[in-house]
Amino acid sequence: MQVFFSEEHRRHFPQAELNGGEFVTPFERPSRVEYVLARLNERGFAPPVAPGAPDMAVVRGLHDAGYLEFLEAAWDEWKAEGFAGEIIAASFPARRMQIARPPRNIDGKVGYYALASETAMTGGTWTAALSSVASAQAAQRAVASGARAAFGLCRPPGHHAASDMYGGYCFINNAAVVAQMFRNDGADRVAVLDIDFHHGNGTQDIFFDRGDVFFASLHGAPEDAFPYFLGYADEVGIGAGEGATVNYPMLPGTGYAAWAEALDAALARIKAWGAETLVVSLGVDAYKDDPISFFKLDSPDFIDAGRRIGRLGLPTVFCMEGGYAIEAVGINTVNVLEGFNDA
Ligand SMILES: NCCCNCCCCCC(O)(O)C(F)(F)F
Ligand SMILES: [Zn+2]
Repeated sequence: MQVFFSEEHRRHFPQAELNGGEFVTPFERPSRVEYVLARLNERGFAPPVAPGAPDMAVVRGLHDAGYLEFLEAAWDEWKAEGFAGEIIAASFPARRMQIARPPRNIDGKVGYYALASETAMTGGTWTAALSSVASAQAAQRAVASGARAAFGLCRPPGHHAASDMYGGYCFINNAAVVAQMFRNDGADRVAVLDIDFHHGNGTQDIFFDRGDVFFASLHGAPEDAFPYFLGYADEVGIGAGEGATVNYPMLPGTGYAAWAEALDAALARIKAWGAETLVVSLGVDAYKDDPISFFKLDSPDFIDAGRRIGRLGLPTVFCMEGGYAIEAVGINTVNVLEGFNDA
C-alpha cells in the first residue's frame, strides 16, 4: 500500500491549544506523523511519496469561496489588526444572530468561520492544509489508477471541516475531496467510513443532501464528545441524501466488542447501498489511552478493524485523521493498514 505524505505539514504547529481554560501544547502536533512514519518504515512499507501541488478545482468545488479566501488571508489580516498571538476564535454567531454574512473585521470573520476555539491558526496553516489535501489527492489517484488501496498521511486532519467551517484541528476536508474525486472519475456511488473517535461533522454536512456519497460514522456520543452538536443517530440525510448518512454514537467506556458491532453494521450498510469505492477517515483516537477520547480499543483491535474493512473488497483510500496517544499512534494506524492488507 503506497503512502503519500508531505513534510510541509510542519508549517502548521501552533504553540497553544485552549484546553480546560488553559493554553496547552496542541494534541494535534507534528510528532504524531513522525511516529506513524517510523512505524510504516519498521513494518516494511515503501517510503512515502511526496504529493505534487493540490488540485484546487475539486477543493473549490466542495468548500465555499469566501471560506477559502478567509483561510488564505487570515494570518496577514490578523497581524494587520495588530494582534500579537496566534489566530483563535473568540466571538461566534450564536443562536438567533446573523449567520448569512461574515463581518468585515478579522476577529469577527474568524469566529464566523470557526466551529470551536481549540484550533489555533498560524502563518503556515494554509500551506500545511494544502499539502495535506494534496497527499489525500495523490492517494486517490493511485487507487483510481488501479491500486487496491493507498494511504494519505494527512496532517492537518480534515473531517471536521465543513464547506465553510474550520475547527477540531481541521481546515480542508481531505476525505470529502477524495470522495468527490472518485465521483469525478465516474464512480456513481462512493462511501466514506469515519472511524475516528470524533464525529465527522464536516464530511456529513458536505454530503448530507446528496445521494451519491454515503457517510457512516462511529464516534463518541454527541451528548458527551466533541463536536457535540452533530452525530446523533437520527441524522440520516435529507432530500436526495435521505438514507445516505448513518451515525453510530457510542457511550464513554465503549470497548471493541460493541465498537466492532457498529463497524460491521456500518460496513453492511455501505455494501447494501452499493458503494463502488471507499474512503476511510482513519483516526485512531478510539484507543484506550487516548488523552482526549473515551473508547477502550486496544492496539490489536485496530488490526481486526482493518481486516473487517478490507473484507468489503472495495478500492479504498485511507485519510489520516486523529489519534493523540503519541507513542501508540503509529502502531494503531499501521495496524489498521496491515489488517486491511491481510484481508
Ligand atoms: N481540548 C479537549 C477537547 C478537544 N476538542 C477538539 C477535539 C478535536 C478532535 C479532532 C479529530 O481527532 O477528530 C481529528 F480527526 F479531526 F483530528
Ligand atoms: Zn478524533
